[in-house]
Amino acid sequence: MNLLEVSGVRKQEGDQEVLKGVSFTQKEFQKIAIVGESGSGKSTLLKIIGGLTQGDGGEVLFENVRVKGPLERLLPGQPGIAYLSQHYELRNHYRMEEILSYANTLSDEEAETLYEVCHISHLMKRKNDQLSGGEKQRVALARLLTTAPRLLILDEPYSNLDPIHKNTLKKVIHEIGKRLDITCLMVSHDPVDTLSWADEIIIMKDGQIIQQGPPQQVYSQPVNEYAAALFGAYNLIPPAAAKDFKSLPGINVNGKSLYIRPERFEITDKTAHALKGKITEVHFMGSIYEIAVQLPSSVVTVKTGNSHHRIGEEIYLSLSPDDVWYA
Ligand SMILES: Nc1ncnc2c1ncn2[C@@H]1O[C@H](COP(=O)(O)OP(=O)(O)OP(=O)(O)O)[C@@H](O)[C@H]1O
Repeated sequence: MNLLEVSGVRKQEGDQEVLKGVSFTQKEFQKIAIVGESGSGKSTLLKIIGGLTQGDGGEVLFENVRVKGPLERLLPGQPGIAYLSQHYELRNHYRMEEILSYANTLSDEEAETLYEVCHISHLMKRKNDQLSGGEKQRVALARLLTTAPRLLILDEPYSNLDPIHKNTLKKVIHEIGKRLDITCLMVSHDPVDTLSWADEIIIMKDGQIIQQGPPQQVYSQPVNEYAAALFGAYNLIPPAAAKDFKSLPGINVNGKSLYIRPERFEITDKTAHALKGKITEVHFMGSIYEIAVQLPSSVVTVKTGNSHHRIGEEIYLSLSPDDVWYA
């Protein structure tokens, strides 16, 4: 069953068309992430879905009922949809247990589970000014969830969090879907964060969806360079240099550029089908090393876990045809 049906949603801000007819559907419990460069319209889309911004065209159906915009309701917001904004606020001078009891519709047992999932059980007696930013955000999230929504919209939940709070929140968001039967729709401007979480990723550019698919697909078969760049480093081999790759079985060198993720290269023994190159740079990146390899007409970046490579060393690279995309 589709929980959400977004059809042809448009939005105009002044003379800018912020959303140019966006359509997608979300099934119950399907985890969807929306990614794209700043200003591509992600937040505006989420707000229209949540009934917090009035669209100028198209329609959003939530559980088969049309979502009304703020001009059509006394209190903005669609019942059953919770929206965690980047700019959440908690009331000052109240203990967290008071803030959380305010809109609570859950049983004591359900509330306990929710606080445990959100990692806030130990914060109940504290006041706003006794919490870190990450803790405040988890309380704000739990407060939204006490209203027992069926759809949770998360707008850039990881921005402004240090790595430790970010990891805690990632676990929380993972658990929300698993233990609380809530469907999640997330926007993130660090798309890499969404790869391990989402069932489906929607890529937006200039108010339009340019690609939609499972994480593996959007990562390894991006529709263009913009989509490729969102998910991290890639090698772009221009047509003139693509002849370096002719010896590799299954690689088509037909006047197009080749794109290859750095971790897709395999460092191998010398064979007839391997590319010979020379290492010109070695960089330690923490969990991996990034090395630059000079081929006859191009330089490629290769990621490897091997710490023994040295500048000047000759190496051989192999590649599967599935690891190359063309544009
Ligand atoms: N209330 C508004 N008035 C005028 N322009 C707006 C308004 N809200 C959004 N915009 C414009 O609409 C475009 C899309 O904004 P939106 O916040 O939806 O993008 P985004 O993809 O979420 O960006 P970011 O990742 O930076 O949050 C931007 O160019 C923005 O300046």
